[in-house]
Amino acid sequence: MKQPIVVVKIGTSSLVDERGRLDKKRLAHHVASIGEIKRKNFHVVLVSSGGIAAGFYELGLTERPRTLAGKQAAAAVGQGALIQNYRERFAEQGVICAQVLLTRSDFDNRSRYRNALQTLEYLLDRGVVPIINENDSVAVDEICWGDNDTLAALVAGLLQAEELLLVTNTNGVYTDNPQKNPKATLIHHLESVGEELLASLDDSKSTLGSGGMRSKLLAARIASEAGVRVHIGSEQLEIDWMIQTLMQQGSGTTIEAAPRHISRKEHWISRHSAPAGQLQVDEGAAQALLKEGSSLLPIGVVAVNGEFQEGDIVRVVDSTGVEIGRGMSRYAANWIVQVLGRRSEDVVIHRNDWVATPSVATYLHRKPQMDLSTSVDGEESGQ
Ligand SMILES: Nc1ncnc2c1ncn2[C@@H]1O[C@H](COP(=O)(O)OP(=O)(O)O)[C@@H](O)[C@H]1O
Ligand SMILES: N[C@@H](CCC(=O)OP(=O)(O)O)C(=O)O
Repeated sequence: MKQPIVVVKIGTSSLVDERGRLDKKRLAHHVASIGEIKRKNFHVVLVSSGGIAAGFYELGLTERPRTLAGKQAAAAVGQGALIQNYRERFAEQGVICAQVLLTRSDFDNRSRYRNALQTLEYLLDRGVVPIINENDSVAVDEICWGDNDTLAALVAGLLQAEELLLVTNTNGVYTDNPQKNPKATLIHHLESVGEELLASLDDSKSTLGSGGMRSKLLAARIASEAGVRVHIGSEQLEIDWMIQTLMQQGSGTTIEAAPRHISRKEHWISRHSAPAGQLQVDEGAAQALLKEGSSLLPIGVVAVNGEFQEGDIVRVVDSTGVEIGRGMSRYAANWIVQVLGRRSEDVVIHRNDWVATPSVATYLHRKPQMDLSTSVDGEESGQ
């Protein structure tokens, strides 16, 4: 039987001390828990934040940088230190770990995303724990996810993981930010992440975190819809929350997995790839795609936007401009422009390369979190 996969995402707030610097003791505790999970026969993929936190102090800064250049420089220094710590601690558990740095563009292109996936699967097959982080020292706004919650959810969906553990500094999702509202109560269980709950939460986060709880719930929705069960909670030095949760005894918030009904390819089409262009279709074509399971032919296409190429993912909108799905175009935009509205057997989007929208990734519309300001980061005094 295939070994179940657990994706563990550890946020900055669970890896740092009170000054925002990497806390090696906490990191060691997380690694010991992951070692225990592996001994229980799970494959583990770790998505770890903390690159910036591990680097800024060595750069001579007294606090976490706020500028893009400062963050990228801190990540360049810190990522190495972070992995060095992980390697030493994992070695004590008899586990090999591997660094995998990704940018969003690695997922936009089908062959690149397949390569990344194959590498991860190869590592897992050999018992290695891949440690993924966003490649912060090169990622800029349009190629960046901005937070590791989303990245972890996407990876969990692609690997068809069983469980996603989002480790943070709060023991779950509350009805309101518990740091601001003492009357907020813990939500133990959710069948799914509904719009109402998302709308009721604000974007507040811990001092060092990038996403906050709303981002975790958006990520949880991506994973849950892809058939992954999600748990959000807090791992303390005295509590093995990850182990307890996998043994169904953990506190925190659990979001159930939807039945796994979409393939990896559909998951990639609908969630991962930023569309390279848009096709507007008439009512007949919209009905054929949505109700009859047909492919899209040139006769149903009304307008083409963007300069996409063969194999790129495009949004498909109806005559009112509302998105009805996404698909992989078999032709480049400049060819479709010449044949649109004409009767032809050529298939523009094959039905096997098509995913209808109900909730096409909210995250794609979210703005990245990197601060583009040019102000100067705090320097260590006397330097
Ligand atoms: N409804 C809520 N329930 C729990 N935490 C919340 C809520 N709304 C906002 N938060 C904030 O989200 C923070 C955790 O997210 P974040 O700072 O991004 O952590 P991490 O670094 O672990 O990703 C909490 O410290 C809390 O301040
Ligand atoms: N990639 C960044 C962390 C980004 C991020 O998502 O942070 P967090 O919200 O603390 O999980 C880093 O390594 O510092």
